[in-house]
Amino acid sequence: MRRKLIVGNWKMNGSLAMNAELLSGIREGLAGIDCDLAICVPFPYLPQCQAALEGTDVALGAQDVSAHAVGAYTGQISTRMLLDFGCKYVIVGHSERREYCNESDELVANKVQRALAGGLTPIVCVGESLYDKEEGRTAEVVGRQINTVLSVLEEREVCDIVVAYEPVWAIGTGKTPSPLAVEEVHAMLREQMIRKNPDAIECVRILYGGSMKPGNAEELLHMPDIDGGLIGGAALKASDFLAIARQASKLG
Ligand SMILES: O=C(CO)COP(=O)(O)O
Repeated sequence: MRRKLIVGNWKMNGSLAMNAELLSGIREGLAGIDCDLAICVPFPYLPQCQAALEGTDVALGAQDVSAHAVGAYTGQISTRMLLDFGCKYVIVGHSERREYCNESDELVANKVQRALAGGLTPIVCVGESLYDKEEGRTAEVVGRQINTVLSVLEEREVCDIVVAYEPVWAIGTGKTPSPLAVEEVHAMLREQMIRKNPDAIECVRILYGGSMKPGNAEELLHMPDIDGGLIGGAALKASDFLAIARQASKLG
């Protein structure tokens, strides 16, 4: 059975003071939670979050990583630097980076390779735009995004990634696809990964992201191929983040 994983993506939010409150709220509410938990925070706050999460099972992650190992890449952050601050995860290919930073499928694939080589677990984001959805192209777009990543991975590496399906039109909008519609995409994604490595049936977790809240998490997390959530807005409130984690815990 795949263990559920709930990841908070703080995006470009927070301050030292706000984070301190959020982190202590998370720490205080962890009792009884029995799923994997992580938060992916802005780079400057990694040391603060690392210190605040010490002694808990909440893992730390970043929201992007360079495709390069080291050197003259002004403004970029390497896997080595993220490891220095205790990161386990890194989000790669979030739709906000694909859109605002022009990240291509190929660059995303290179970053996934670099993250794996550096010992981090990439959370690989895929998802269709509203236009793609309305044109009936969800499977094509999401299939292309995941296959570009799979094409650069060794068979064994498939088990070292986490995938997040985030329909762009559901992010921050309060709109979510039906659990069955999400399940259909997740099953398709798993099928693609199984083709590369049959173990993906068990070893790869596929998260859903896009307006996941305490009110809709349970019905989504109930689906057989929805292994957790990548949470934006609701991860900025400790009580909401923990409520989602508690629902995941009930489901294994
Ligand atoms: O983009 C997301 C997580 O990466 C989802 O954001 P929201 O939960 O705010 O819709």
